[in-house]
Amino acid sequence: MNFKIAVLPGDGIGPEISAQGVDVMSAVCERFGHDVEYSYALCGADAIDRTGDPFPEETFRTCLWADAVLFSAVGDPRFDNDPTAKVRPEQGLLAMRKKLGLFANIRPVETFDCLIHMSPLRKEIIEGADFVCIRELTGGMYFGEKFERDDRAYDTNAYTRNEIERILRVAYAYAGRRRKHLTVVDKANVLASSRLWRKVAQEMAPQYPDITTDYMYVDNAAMRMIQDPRFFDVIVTENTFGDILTDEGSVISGSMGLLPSASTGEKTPVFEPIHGSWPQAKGKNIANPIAQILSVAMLFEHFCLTEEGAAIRQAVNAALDANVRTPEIQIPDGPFYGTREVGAWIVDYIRNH
Ligand SMILES: NC(=O)c1ccc[n+]([C@@H]2O[C@H](COP(=O)([O-])OP(=O)(O)OC[C@H]3O[C@@H](n4cnc5c(N)ncnc54)[C@H](O)[C@@H]3O)[C@@H](O)[C@H]2O)c1
Ligand SMILES: CC(C)[C@H](C(=O)O)[C@@H](O)C(=O)O
Ligand SMILES: [Mg+2]
Repeated sequence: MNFKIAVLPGDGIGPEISAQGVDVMSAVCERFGHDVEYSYALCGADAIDRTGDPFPEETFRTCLWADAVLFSAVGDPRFDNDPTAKVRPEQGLLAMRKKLGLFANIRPVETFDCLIHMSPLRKEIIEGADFVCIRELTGGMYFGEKFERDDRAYDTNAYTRNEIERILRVAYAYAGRRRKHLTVVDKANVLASSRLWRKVAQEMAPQYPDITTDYMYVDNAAMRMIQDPRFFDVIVTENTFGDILTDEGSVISGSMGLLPSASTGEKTPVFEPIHGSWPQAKGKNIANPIAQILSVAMLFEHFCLTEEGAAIRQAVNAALDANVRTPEIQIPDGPFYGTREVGAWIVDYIRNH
């Protein structure tokens, strides 16, 4: 294949992990005989500083030109600590998702055998946990009507039947390819929008007789996820709940720096870690690049290039097994491997296996 990739490094640790993702992409393309062309574009605080816009028109055009976007992270303490700021880096990420129609965010949560003992959760609870959260990404509170004035503010959690149906179809397709168990997570005991989710899901469930559909309130799901994560196969949920539950899910895997995602829908798909720009780690060469690197694996798999994806996954597993890990998952008194060293080791492995 001849890949055209838009690279959006963003802010904080973004550029450091982005570089590792690009190197892995190039190594896989070289090994499997694909051509790849990159075009870099601005997003987030970096884009605000240079253009005043967190998602400039030129960045949008670059995304449309590309077959896939490799996105890293946006966000900056200057804005985090200023609730009055009118333009914010995160608006760039949201504009990208909305303008590209990326309504389905696929967030797999898996364990790595060699990291199981490092989780604050007991081994017998998390061993074998393997689920995927299908997060609706272009609706709900993130995009509903907002109001902010003086001492009153609100966000509207609006969903339409169409928005719910299309994300449920994605979720059922995943459940069909996996262990055939779909959990619809909502707050239907309180929220009108959740009641629409549950109604639509109940209407659709009979169309998928081989799949078990169950319904769970989000508060219960938050508990169940760390009490009994193996219960879950596919979770489908609205934008806000999916955001929160997947950060929680990262504790099962062992680090925020391990969870990739794919955002898909109408236009160019985006492959992005679930974590943020971790500003405190910027420039320190300590951010784990694996979430970004596994996002590249998801990119190849999106194009049905499963061997390419598997080569990346094998290299990541080998690095973790060999203790080639960034500090947050390194064993006590283990060697130091930074963002660059972990990335380079994985690239070498891909080249030589
Ligand atoms: N997709 C995105 O671009 C995205 C996602 C979440 C947060 N943000 C933004 O990022 C900024 C910081 O937010 P935050 O501190 O709440 O979340 P964060 O995900 O940036 O960091 C939270 C914690 O997760 C861990 N972590 C994150 N990335 C890691 C990595 N690669 N390797 C190892 N550990 C890692 C660190 O312990 C860190 O303290 C904010 O501006 C926020 O808006 C952006
Ligand atoms: C930065 C923010 C807008 C974003 C979200 O909430 O979607 C992030 O937390 C994520 O999970 O990708
Ligand atoms: Mg998040």
